[in-house]
Amino acid sequence: MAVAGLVTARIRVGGSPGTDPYEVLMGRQLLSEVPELIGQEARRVAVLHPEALAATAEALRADLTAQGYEVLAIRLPDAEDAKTAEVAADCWKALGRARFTRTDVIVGVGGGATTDLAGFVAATWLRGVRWIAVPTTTLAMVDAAVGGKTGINTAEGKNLVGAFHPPAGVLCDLAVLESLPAHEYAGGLAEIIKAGFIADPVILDLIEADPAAARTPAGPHTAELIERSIRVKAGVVSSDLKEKGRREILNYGHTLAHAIEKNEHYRWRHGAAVSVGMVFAAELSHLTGHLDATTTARHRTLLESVGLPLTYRGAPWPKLLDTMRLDKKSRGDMLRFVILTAPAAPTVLEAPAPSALLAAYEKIAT
Ligand SMILES: NC(=O)c1ccc[n+]([C@@H]2O[C@H](COP(=O)([O-])OP(=O)(O)OC[C@H]3O[C@@H](n4cnc5c(N)ncnc54)[C@H](O)[C@@H]3O)[C@@H](O)[C@H]2O)c1
Ligand SMILES: O=C(O)C(=O)C[C@@H](O)[C@H](O)[C@H](O)COP(=O)(O)O
Ligand SMILES: [Zn+2]
Repeated sequence: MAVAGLVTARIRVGGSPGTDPYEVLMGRQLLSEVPELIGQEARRVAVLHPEALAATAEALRADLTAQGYEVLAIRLPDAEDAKTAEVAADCWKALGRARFTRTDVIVGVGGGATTDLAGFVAATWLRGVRWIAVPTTTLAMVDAAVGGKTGINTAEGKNLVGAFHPPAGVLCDLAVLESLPAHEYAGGLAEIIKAGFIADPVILDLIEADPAAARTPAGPHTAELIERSIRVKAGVVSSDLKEKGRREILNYGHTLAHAIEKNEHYRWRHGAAVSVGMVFAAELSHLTGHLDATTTARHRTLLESVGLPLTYRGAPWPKLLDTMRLDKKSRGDMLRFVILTAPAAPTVLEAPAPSALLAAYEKIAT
């Protein structure tokens, strides 16, 4: 049996008609919670993980095997390389060969790329099986593993194929963050700062109080920053799982971010691209008369203080614009952007003038 865990917070997600509620658990040594989430009916468990989490996956495999489950460990390519149709097809083949049925369970152990892929495989195998997310990056804990957006990339763009398929539970073991490279930790701060700007400005105050401490998992506010961000995400997706409206606010900064990631062939990390994307979105908010100069400048100060980038000078503007047209918020030929009118007051800007978009781009490209 795995060592008993210490749960420090439980955040409920969902529960609106047609969706099963689940919990995000924060704490330490939380692998011991996996068997309860798997439930009594399962006979087989597939643990999907990248090489970096091989030891954690092996510990889970050994524990579940000792408890009588037939465990299939599937090693995934690292990071964004996991989010492809080919990798999903390899997983489907492995599940088929293992005779994986509708009562069996998938566990995704890794960063957001792993949980997006694991959730997608769970959503599509037999039209949907139970899955559990064990996020191991800050970014996956505060954002990717919560909310049921699962998916893969295609040659045409980021997350273009996917499904809304919420997990049965999310286990955020803060101890695993200690092995995370510093730049990956900072990437998660981009989504934390996003949660601060769109819904919970206390997050911004906490980071501003001590940006150096915010950059490490040992910082005094780490648990609070993570919990507040999860609560923002949980609140939004509980009211709008399928992104009919309010959920779009979670896409703040993402329209340009996804275009950067795609045009850089995913060599730019998601969090870094979201950082530049938020500066762009803030500038667009300001240039269109929605946001004051102080809050716009606050984006740069905050993001820079935790080591995140503010500029992008790679792909030319027409190429970025063309990629953005395939963003999921687009409607026909109309581009739509999440912008800010004040901290915690996001809105959607439809069909902005091309000159405003270009002017916002020039602010991040110079
Ligand atoms: N579904 C959603 O709602 C949602 C939300 C936000 C982001 N995302 C997606 O999440 C992905 C980004 O996630 P990410 O930033 O976690 O990146 P990632 O999954 O690529 O992981 C980053 C790197 O850290 C390594 N790693 C993970 N955990 C580690 C640990 N504890 N110790 C050492 N190394 C570790 C990984 O192997 C990888 O090399 C993107 O694909 C993005 O689109 C999805
Ligand atoms: O959960 C959401 O909704 C988000 O938009 C959260 C984002 O941080 C995340 O990167 C998401 O994967 C983007 O979704 P997409 O629909 O734009 O692909
Ligand atoms: Zn994101």
